[in-house]
Parts: sequence; structure tokens; C-alpha cells
Amino acid sequence: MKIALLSRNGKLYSTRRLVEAAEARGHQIEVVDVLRCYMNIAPNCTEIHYRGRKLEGFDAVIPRIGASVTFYGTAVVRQFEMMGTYSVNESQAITRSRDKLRAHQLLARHGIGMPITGFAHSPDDTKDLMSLVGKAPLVIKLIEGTQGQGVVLAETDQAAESVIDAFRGLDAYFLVQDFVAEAKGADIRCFVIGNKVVAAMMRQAKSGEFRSNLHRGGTALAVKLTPDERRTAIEAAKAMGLNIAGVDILRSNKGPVVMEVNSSPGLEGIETVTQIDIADRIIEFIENNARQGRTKTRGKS
Ligand SMILES: Nc1ncnc2c1ncn2[C@@H]1O[C@H](COP(=O)(O)OP(=O)(O)OP(=O)(O)O)[C@@H](O)[C@H]1O
Ligand SMILES: [Mg+2]
Ligand SMILES: [Mg+2]
Repeated sequence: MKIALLSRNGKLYSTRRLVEAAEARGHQIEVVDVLRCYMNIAPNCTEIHYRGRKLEGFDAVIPRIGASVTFYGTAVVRQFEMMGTYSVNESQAITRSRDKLRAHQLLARHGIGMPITGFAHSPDDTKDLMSLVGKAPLVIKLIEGTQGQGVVLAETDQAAESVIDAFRGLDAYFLVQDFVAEAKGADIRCFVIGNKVVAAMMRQAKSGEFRSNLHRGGTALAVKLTPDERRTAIEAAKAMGLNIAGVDILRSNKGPVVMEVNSSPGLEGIETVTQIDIADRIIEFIENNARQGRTKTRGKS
């Protein structure tokens, strides 16, 4: 197969591993910087150009779209889909999971467990919104944060109100969530490929911190999932329409609750901790599923 790996940086661990795995399985793979793709958008003529040449003949695309380039990155993936090229994660699915508001609505619609979550626009509704979600401690997070940035724990109702006012002052969209204290600063990253969880790790926040992100000094170890956790992760990925997903869940008193679904989950932490060759499993999945024209996006050329 000829595979395009959409990634901004060929030196990243995940990018290097996917290239290695594809080549080891006898495929041709090219790392393509998504921001250097440009498109000819005309009736009955769908093309992508890259550094002075036309990109063509690809059997599959692996999108690794960073949060800061979602808008342009998904447009490029959509263009590939319009050309009939199979994308292992579709543009629509990436867009769905990136927007935390939309993602939570979809999870709720599918009856998947999540922390009690509220959204509001007007400052006049802050008090009532807080009463819907429950009493402090509350977690307040920006809709488009990553690596734990913009995720705040408010220990009292007063602190919660101040944080909400501050976010509003910045014109930022955020959600208000019930704090799952019983998770004790640990969350579980489930790596889903197709309809299987192929690897999982638990991330524990450093002491004095409630955010378990490795970027915030958390540590990771392999973990055995319960059948309920496994099912929840698979259903969450399916609700987004993602074939490859990193589903983050918390162990709450009412069972597993999903915090977010990542469409470009990193490989470094989880491959290191579990010693599972996830890159190889991704390429294997593509071998079994990539077909010309297998995309839900309309308007194939
Ligand atoms: N409702 C909650 N209850 C308890 N802990 C929480 C809650 N929400 C978030 N956390 C903790 O804060 C961390 C960061 O939250 P979240 O994953 O939502 O933010 P993020 O900025 O999107 O991070 P990521 O880099 O994983 O995308 C979580 O990994 C978890 O440890
Ligand atoms: Mg996130
Ligand atoms: Mg997270």
C-alpha cells in the first residue's frame, strides 16, 4: 500500500514509529506536513498539491492532526476523502471529538457514562448552572484545552464562581463538571483500534495535583481493565466514529466515566509502559480496512 501520514513533524516518536511499522510490513509511507498541503477546489476536480507536486495514488491516510491545526487539518483530510482515499479516522469524526461540547452531547446520546457536565453562555446563568452540576468541588475546563491547560479545580462554590467569571472575561467557552474525587488523581487511557482496546495505562497525578497528564508530571503504569471499562472505551470511540482513539476514563463510584476521546493519541507513553507494538496494530488495521471510496464523506471524484 501507499500511505500518507499527515504529521507536522517527522521526528516525533509517534510519527517515527508509524513509519517504521508501515515499512516493516512492506508498505510505502510518506510523511506529509498538513500545513504544506494546498488544494484545488473546483467542480469535478479534486486535487491536493504539496511542495510543488500533486499528491496522488494513496491507498490510505493516517491523520495526526494537532489541536492547534484542527480547522485546516480536517479540511485536508476531507479533500483526501473527496478523492476517495480511505482515512483511518475520518474528518467528521475528528471534528466531533475535538469539540468537547459536541463530544459530550454525543456520549450522552449514546448513554455512555461521563462526569455530570454543564454548559452555559450567559453570566446570568452561572449560579443555576452550578446548582445543576452540584456542589463544589467542581472542575472547570476550557473547551479546547490540551495537556491539562485550562483545567481548574475549584474547591468552593465561591472559587468556582470566580473562575467562571474569569473565563467569561476572556470570552472563552468552558464546561463545568462534577469533580470525581474518588478517582484520586488517576485516569485511564484506553487505546482503541477498530472495536478493540489494544492497550491501556493508568496515569497518576503527582502529589498535590489532581490532573494526571504526563505533561503535568503524572506517572504511568500498565493497568488491567474491567469488562465495563473496556466496553465504555469502545462505545465512546464508536460514538465519535473514530477507528483509532485514545479514550480517557475515570474510575468513579458509578462506574467508568469518559472525560474525553482523542483522535490522534500519542504512542510514546503507552508503548513504553505496555511494551505493546501499537504502531504495528494500526498498520494492520489499515491493511484490513482501507478500500478506495470507503468514506462517509459525500462528493467523491
Ligand atoms: N471531572 C473530573 N474529575 C476528576 N478529575 C478530572 C476531571 N476532569 C479532569 N480531571 C483531571 O484533569 C486532567 C485533565 O483534564 P482533561 O483531560 O479533560 O483536559 P485536557 O486539557 O483535555 O487534557 P488532554 O491533554 O488529555 O487532552 C485529567 O486527565 C484528569 O486527571
Ligand atoms: Mg483533551
Ligand atoms: Mg485528557
